[in-house]
Amino acid sequence: MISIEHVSRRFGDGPDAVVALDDVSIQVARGQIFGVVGQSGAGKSTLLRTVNALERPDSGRVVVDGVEVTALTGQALRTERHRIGMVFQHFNLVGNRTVAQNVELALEATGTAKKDRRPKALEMLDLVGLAHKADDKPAQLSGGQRQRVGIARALASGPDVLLSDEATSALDPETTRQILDLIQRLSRELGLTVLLITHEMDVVKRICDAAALMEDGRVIEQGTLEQLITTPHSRVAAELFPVGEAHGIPGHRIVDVTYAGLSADRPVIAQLSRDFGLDVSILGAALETIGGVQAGRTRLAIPGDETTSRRVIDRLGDHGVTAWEVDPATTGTIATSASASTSASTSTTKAEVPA
Ligand SMILES: Nc1ncnc2c1ncn2[C@@H]1O[C@H](COP(=O)(O)OP(=O)(O)OP(=O)(O)O)[C@@H](O)[C@H]1O
Repeated sequence: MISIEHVSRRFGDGPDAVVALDDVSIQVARGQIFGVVGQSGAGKSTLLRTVNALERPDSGRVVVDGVEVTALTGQALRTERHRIGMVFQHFNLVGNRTVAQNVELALEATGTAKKDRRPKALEMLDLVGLAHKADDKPAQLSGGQRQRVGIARALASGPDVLLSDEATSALDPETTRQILDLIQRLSRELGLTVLLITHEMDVVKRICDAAALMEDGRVIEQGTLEQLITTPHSRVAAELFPVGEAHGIPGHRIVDVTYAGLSADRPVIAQLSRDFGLDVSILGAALETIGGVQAGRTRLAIPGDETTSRRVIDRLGDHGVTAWEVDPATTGTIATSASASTSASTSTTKAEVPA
């Protein structure tokens, strides 16, 4: 597992100093795929680079599978880095070497005997479906194929952890999906712990088990996707499930409802209308299968006053569904973008967060 503990990193001094990381703590469980999202400059790359000690924090520590990476230097650090593979946005392949030779370079760095390098490289290329391209040069490959080579190279030293720095940002949507599916398959098959940074929520939606949102060097929110989805005003959840703006409707209260897992299958809104004799309107809805679990958000207009909406929220809570009131007068909208600068709206009445 990866344990990032109270890590801070500042660049420069005085008034021009940039606090890239401000007391960041993140735990990534073994075998988990954890996504870090945030605007450009939020600190994502700096954070990723502290995990393989390409960047040294000013304070705090990083522990990978029981080894304090931040305390290592010299040969001990080089050896530890073999347990931490890294995949890059622009692949970083050596152009005048063949595909197999690119993977062999990583094996050379780990001290693998020369005679064993090519068979091992072919094995790695087979893992990513590219053994037939072993003797091509990178320039002869598509972007997706190059990234597969990048992944084969990252896995050549048999790491327990894979760091992914915007691995799919340079790829088209279909190739992105294929590469994400490959990373997920390898994570499951090899028991790899994956820490990835991305600015695309689709990446989080497709493969992440858990995620953190960073802003100005700080972690604003984090948790498993199911926890985030059922957290009132989670900006990650709002981005995953955009349900539009919270326009005020005279005589109505606006209530957001989230579902995850079993609760998604229950007809709770129809039940609500029957129980209270209310004409509940659906203003927006978004439903997805995330990590194999059905999850979604619905924005409702409930006729009545605050007492009615509270009773509705309490009843939803009885059904194991998390709901809260949105106050359109205060903010007008829920922040629907991870890059939005205002936080999600106000007046909350939390019903229940399912276990
Ligand atoms: N070596 C450096 N020297 C000075 N400032 C730096 C350095 N590395 C990063 N920074 C600054 O630290 C902040 C965080 O940068 P970082 O690259 O970690 O953000 P990011 O979230 O990865 O952004 P992007 O998505 O654009 O890569 C930025 O303000 C950046 O300018």
